[in-house]
Amino acid sequence: MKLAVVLFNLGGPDSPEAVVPFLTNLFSDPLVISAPGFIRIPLAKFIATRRGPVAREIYAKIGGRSPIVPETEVQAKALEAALCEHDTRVFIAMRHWKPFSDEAAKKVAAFAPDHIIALPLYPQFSTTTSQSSLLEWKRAAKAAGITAPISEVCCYPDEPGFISGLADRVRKTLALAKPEISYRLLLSAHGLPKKVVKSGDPYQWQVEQTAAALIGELGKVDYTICYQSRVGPLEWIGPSTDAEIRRAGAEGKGVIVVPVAFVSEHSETLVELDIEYAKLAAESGVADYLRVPTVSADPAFIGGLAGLVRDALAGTKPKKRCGAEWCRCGFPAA
Ligand SMILES: C=CC1=C(C)c2cc3[nH]c(cc4nc(cc5[nH]c(cc1n2)c(C)c5CCC(=O)O)C(CCC(=O)O)=C4C)c(C)c3C=C
Ligand SMILES: [Fe+2]
Ligand SMILES: [Fe+2]
Repeated sequence: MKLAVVLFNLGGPDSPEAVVPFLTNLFSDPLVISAPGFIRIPLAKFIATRRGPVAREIYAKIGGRSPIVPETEVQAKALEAALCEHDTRVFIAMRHWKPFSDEAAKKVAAFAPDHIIALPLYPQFSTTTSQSSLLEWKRAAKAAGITAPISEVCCYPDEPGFISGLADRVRKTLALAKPEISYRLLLSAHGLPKKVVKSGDPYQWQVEQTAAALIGELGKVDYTICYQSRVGPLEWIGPSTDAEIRRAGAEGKGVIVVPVAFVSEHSETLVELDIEYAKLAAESGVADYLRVPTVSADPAFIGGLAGLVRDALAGTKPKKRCGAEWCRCGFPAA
């Protein structure tokens, strides 16, 4: 059987010149800014132009571009190898920069698969990320004349391979901890405006599912869940990662930051966590600051993704609850 798997992520600029157009795409998404098009599009251009210099500075610290596509390519190759029982090809579709869904859909159409699995690289479902990617993919697949059945993976906040890969990386980082310091794990996820969560988005609830599963595997540790990467004037869910770093510093603790919603390295890990928050930790009196790497192409994580593809192909319904009214994963509401 010819099997196509399409991996989705947000994307990132591939050059300094791409920063503003990338941001314009992001803020033009009606699932990110829910205003009518005649307001949203000019607003998106305005916000993107205003944020451009700050964002360009962020990407300048990692060579002027996001590594998200090369990172995803490594994951795609590993997943292709893990699904060797079929003639499998893994494709990549980024939501806000290249390669877009239209390009991926053309490649998938040329491969002419018997079945397609749409697999977001977001363990936790959000309308702003997974939902947006899946809708865009369906539009692009239709435009490319794809008629093969498409099965969607919604989310996998406590998928055992994901949790085991993450726990393994946490344990390796804990091995670097200094015995004289008392550490707190900061389970840090990308934040979301409060109003998105209030309207029923299950993302925060699913981040908590990930945290519970991870802590269940690690055993008794001092930890807190927190949220990073806030942009814009709206109120976002908290506590914020920077506030938790300051609190740990005031309490004389060391900090181990664990990215629980990113599965590859990009600006939010390499710049925000490794540069900006490491500096904040030093200024806040944090006794030691360590950061756990993302699961990337960890074999347990890739094995977990392969399992999700097999379940989707077999039509197996996931066991956990999603809670999102608009999600079609088949999970009953929480
Ligand atoms: C992990 C899940 C993510 C959620 C939920 C999310 C929501 C969300 N993001 C913004 C604004 C920005 N996000 C940016 C980058 C970015 N965000 C995620 C993930 C989630 N976003 C990823 C994987 C990335 C890619 C980073 C990279 O490739 O380098 C950016 C650009 C960077 C910056 O300017 O800081 C913005 C802006 C909003 C508004 C939002 C929910 C409403
Ligand atoms: Fe984001
Ligand atoms: Fe769901």
